[in-house]
Amino acid sequence: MEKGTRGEKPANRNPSPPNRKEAKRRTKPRLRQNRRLILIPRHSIRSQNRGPKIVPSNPEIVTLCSEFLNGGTDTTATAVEWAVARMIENPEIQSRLYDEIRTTVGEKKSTRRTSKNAVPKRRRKGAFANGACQIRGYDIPTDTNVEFFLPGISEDPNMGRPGKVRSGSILRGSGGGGYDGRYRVKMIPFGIGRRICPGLSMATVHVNLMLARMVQEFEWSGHPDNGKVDLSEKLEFTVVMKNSLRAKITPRA
Ligand code: HEM
Repeated sequence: MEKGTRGEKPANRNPSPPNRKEAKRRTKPRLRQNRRLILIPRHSIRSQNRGPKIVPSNPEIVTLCSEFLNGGTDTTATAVEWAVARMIENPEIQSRLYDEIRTTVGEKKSTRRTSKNAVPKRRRKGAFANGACQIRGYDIPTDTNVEFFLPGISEDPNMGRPGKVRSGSILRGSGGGGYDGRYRVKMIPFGIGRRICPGLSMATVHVNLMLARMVQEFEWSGHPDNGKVDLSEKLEFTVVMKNSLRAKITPRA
């Protein structure tokens, strides 16, 4: 016992972590008097006294939910459509993918295996200038919304062979730069840095699984009416196919 503290309970500098039941109780959503829904994540239990907690208001939570729904649906659907179109255009990539699925998970079983051919497309990437600055000689005032035109990077002939689909070209290790800007900024469909798409992992899993299942069950080829795939583009929220994909789908024998 420390000098001068006789009889008093010493301050507990390192309290033992709360037991599981207590931790669960403390992470349950609580409706406080101001009717805001407070979610206290587990990791903040120990740091509860380290400064103010930022609690989103109900309208902010609604905005976040709608942003996730809007940001996650068209993008993923468009990526799958483009990927199938590119596979029809490049049957050897589809065959390679099917072989890979067959050798790893079999012909009809549901698959957790991912494919390498998903090339999500989104053309513009935004940033906010939180202080006046200059970019390549242009004055950017504070709070300006700056948009980068991504094809300037991804379709630059100096960066490789744009337009040519090579599944390895977006992966690290076969001369590619990855697609999250971690190794090289060559193609950044999910943006880069602090505002990178928070749905990246979910989107790649979804796109990969969808493509894998679609190719596992069916062979995809050009529609008999036009044979070839029309790769014309139209700029909407994402770059969509100008004429929706039409394909011939044959069940795998
Ligand atoms: C293939 C699918 C997807 C693509 C190509 C994509 C692409 C992008 C891009 C380029 C950005 C802008 C990043 C920046 O400004 O630097 C972004 C932002 C965002 N994405 Fe995605 N995304 C996809 C799927 C998803 C999914 C599945 C979700 C949610 C479940 C999602 C949620 C968001 C949100 C909330 C933002 C705004 C982030 C912020 O402003 O800080 N995205 N996405």
